[in-house]
Amino acid sequence: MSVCPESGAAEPVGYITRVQSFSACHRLHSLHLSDEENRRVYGKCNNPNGHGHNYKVEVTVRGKIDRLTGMVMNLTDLKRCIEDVIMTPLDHKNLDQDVPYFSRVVSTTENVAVYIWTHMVTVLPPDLLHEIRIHETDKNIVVYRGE
Ligand SMILES: Nc1nc2c(c(=O)[nH]1)N=C([C@H](O)[C@H](O)COP(=O)(O)OP(=O)(O)OP(=O)(O)O)CN2
Ligand SMILES: [Zn+2]
Repeated sequence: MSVCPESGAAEPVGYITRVQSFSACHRLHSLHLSDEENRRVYGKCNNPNGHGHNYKVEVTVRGKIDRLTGMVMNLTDLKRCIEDVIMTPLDHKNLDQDVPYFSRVVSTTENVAVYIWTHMVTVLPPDLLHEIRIHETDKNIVVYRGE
């Protein structure tokens, strides 16, 4: 908990998370590797037919809990940001073909997390975004904190 330098009042810091699922297909294939290297590195995920995931994304923001509103930020506003940054561009899309960012960047879940972070910081208030956590499958989870 931090203290307001003017009033001396406690300013607790909170973390709030909204979860959003989206469905998309992709193929792991790097432009920087030969076809043979791509097959070796990515295995079945390099299959030209591609494959799909039901991704689950957790978007966490961190900030002071406003004394007047009792909120770090309004979750309804966070929901709108998620709609614009995740659902509109990514849901029911072929990541590699429909999202220009992934025409040259391999669509690993790490890079999907970087994509979401990079766009989310442009629509959120400054310094609020804390973490993007993506469940690619029940077993595979990626975390990105803008580092
Ligand atoms: N570092 C990364 N490694 C892999 C990624 C990734 O994004 N980052 N992605 C894949 C594939 O896209 C693939 O979809 C993984 O699926 P799969 O191996 O089928 O998933 P599970 O491990 O959960 O499945 P089980 O077979 O049930 O264990 C691969 N690597
Ligand atoms: Zn995959």
